[in-house]
Amino acid sequence: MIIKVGSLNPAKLNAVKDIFLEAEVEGIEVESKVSSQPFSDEETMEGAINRARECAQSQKGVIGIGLEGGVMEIGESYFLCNWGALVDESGNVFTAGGARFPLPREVAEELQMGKELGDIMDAFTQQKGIRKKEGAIGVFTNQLVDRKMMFSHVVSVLKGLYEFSKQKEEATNN
Ligand SMILES: O=P(O)(O)OP(=O)(O)OP(=O)(O)OC[C@H]1O[C@@H](n2cnc3c(O)ncnc32)[C@H](O)[C@@H]1O
Ligand SMILES: [Mg+2]
Repeated sequence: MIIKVGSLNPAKLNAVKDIFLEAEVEGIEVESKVSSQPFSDEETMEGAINRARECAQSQKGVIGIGLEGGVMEIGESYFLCNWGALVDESGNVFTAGGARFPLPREVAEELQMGKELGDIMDAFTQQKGIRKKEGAIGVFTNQLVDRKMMFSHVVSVLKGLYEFSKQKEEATNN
């Protein structure tokens, strides 16, 4: 099984490798075709699907996976949201969402000013490339849940949805 992941971010690639142990996993650069900082569940999910589609179409017989981070509003708060999509060899699309949590007010204010969360987190932690390491979720959960773990959960759900559909298809064919 060959899986193309629509990102070169190690937090995303390693999440897929951890769940699809038996697969050959490769990251490729693709377009999310949404803004670099998505601002709703819909936009974030669309970014994940666009990435997965482009990956699946890049080579015959491969599975495409797209993972996208964004923010969405509930009441007065911005929540970090995460979406994943898997497009199988036949073009079927599976989607799954990940953990959400409210971002602190000072982070939300910077988002409103038009800054990207990745840049805000680097300034906040005085480190470079937080998005490729523990991510905002790692920082604000005191490192209990990092970005790779969070995306691994999304990828597990995608894998399960894909396997369930395969099984149903086989049962119908027999
Ligand atoms: O290279 P790609 O695959 O695009 O990886 P990315 O880190 O940019 O991730 P996304 O495009 O999916 O995320 C959209 C934006 O939200 C930021 N972001 C999302 N989740 C984050 C997290 O947990 N920590 C830091 N930044 C995050 C990210 O830096 C982008 O500015
Ligand atoms: Mg990005």
